[in-house]
Amino acid sequence: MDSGKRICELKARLSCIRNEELEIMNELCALEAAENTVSAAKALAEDKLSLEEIRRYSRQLLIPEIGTKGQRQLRDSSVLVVGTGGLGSPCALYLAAMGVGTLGLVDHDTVDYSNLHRQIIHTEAACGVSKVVSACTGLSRLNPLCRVRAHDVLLDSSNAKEIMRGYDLVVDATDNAATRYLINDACVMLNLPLVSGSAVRLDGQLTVYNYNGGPCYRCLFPTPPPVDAMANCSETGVLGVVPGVIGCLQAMEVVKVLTGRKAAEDPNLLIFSYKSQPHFRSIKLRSRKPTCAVCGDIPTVKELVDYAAFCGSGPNDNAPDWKILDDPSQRVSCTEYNRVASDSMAKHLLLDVRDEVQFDICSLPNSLNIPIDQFDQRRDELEQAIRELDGAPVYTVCRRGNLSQLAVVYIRNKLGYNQCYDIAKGLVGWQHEVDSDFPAY
Ligand SMILES: Nc1ncnc2c1ncn2[C@@H]1O[C@H](COP(=O)(O)OP(=O)(O)OP(=O)(O)O)[C@@H](O)[C@H]1O
Ligand SMILES: [Zn+2]
Repeated sequence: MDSGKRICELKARLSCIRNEELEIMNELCALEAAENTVSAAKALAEDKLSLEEIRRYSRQLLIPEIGTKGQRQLRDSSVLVVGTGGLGSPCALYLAAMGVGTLGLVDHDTVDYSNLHRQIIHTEAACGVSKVVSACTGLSRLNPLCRVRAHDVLLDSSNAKEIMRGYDLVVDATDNAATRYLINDACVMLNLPLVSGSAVRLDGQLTVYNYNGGPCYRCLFPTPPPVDAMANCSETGVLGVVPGVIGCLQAMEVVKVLTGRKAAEDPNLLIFSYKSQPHFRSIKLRSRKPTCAVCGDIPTVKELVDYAAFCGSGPNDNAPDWKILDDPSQRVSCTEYNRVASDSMAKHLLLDVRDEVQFDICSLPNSLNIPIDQFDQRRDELEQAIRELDGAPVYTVCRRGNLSQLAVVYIRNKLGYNQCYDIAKGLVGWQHEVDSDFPAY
């Protein structure tokens, strides 16, 4: 048999085995969720390390800071990791590998192809599968001694305390303000230390909140950031290893708290940047703020609230659709623009207003790229392109149909050219409505 054919055969067999593994894990997670009490798992803890544990953790046992005492502390502990994405993947993997006895995982999402460059607990075979199911599969392969509890839900005010109660510590590995405040407040109410991380583009941060007299998240950030100031990976991008660095450090802080070493340290905020030299700097934090709304002397937030309302956006509102152009006649759908583009007689200008990095990834044929933030600087070029149209229309396009609306406002109001229309839903819409082979990013 030729080797090409054999490779295809082996790949097909492997894919069947992987699918079966995911199916088994799915059923197991669902059954275990029914008896999901952390205390039941904890009752299994024993005084001594087993032979298997000594063999597995021997290199760690040799470290005086851990030793058999620290290893038992890890084994007898339960940690909840909220979010099994860029931060949660390395964090959960290391916690399981190092011997944390019980790990709870919360996520409501499924694995996407664009997650794989950084969410290293998931594999290509798991695309489309629940993230917690996929993560449980990864963890149980790595260390079957670790008991994994799957919470395949969106963490919100109605379920957070119930899910978090009973764990010794919570890791925030999520990506949105509403969930950060929710987790923080629930940790304060349940008196749980919180190891919090964040990572976007080339930068990351790490803090341990609500621990040993230190501040909570609200002590530092009493009011949420403006909605458009919250960067997330799908909009701004992230270098794969950056959440890897922060997620690993989160796992390290968890070990310190669980083995009692963290108690000797002052609270601080660690800031990481790919570009700066050295890469890390640390800022000392104040202790708990007596006027804090949740952990202060006279708390005003005594129950979990509506965090989407508090922050102005919820966990699923990462890319809101802006409504800048009220007049529908100033917008065309992707299907309508496709008709224009397919008509060779229809003279027009297609103006792509995304930044150059995005334009480089993919673009529609015959488009002129002038990023919206260069409009003032390249105004002559823009006006020249419009003059050459002899009154024919300009269509503006961007990734989702948000910036392209601002471009229409600019061209109509500042350049006084009214034959200008925005392509609603942008290139994402183009991929859905017109060309499913157009690259999505
Ligand atoms: N309230 C929540 N409940 C459960 N899971 C949450 C909640 N908020 C965020 N998450 C999860 O936290 C994880 C954060 O991962 P990450 O920041 O790497 O982004 P992502 O959402 O997976 O990817 P991208 O931003 O590229 O679409 C996601 O898997 C997300 O589903
Ligand atoms: Zn506080």
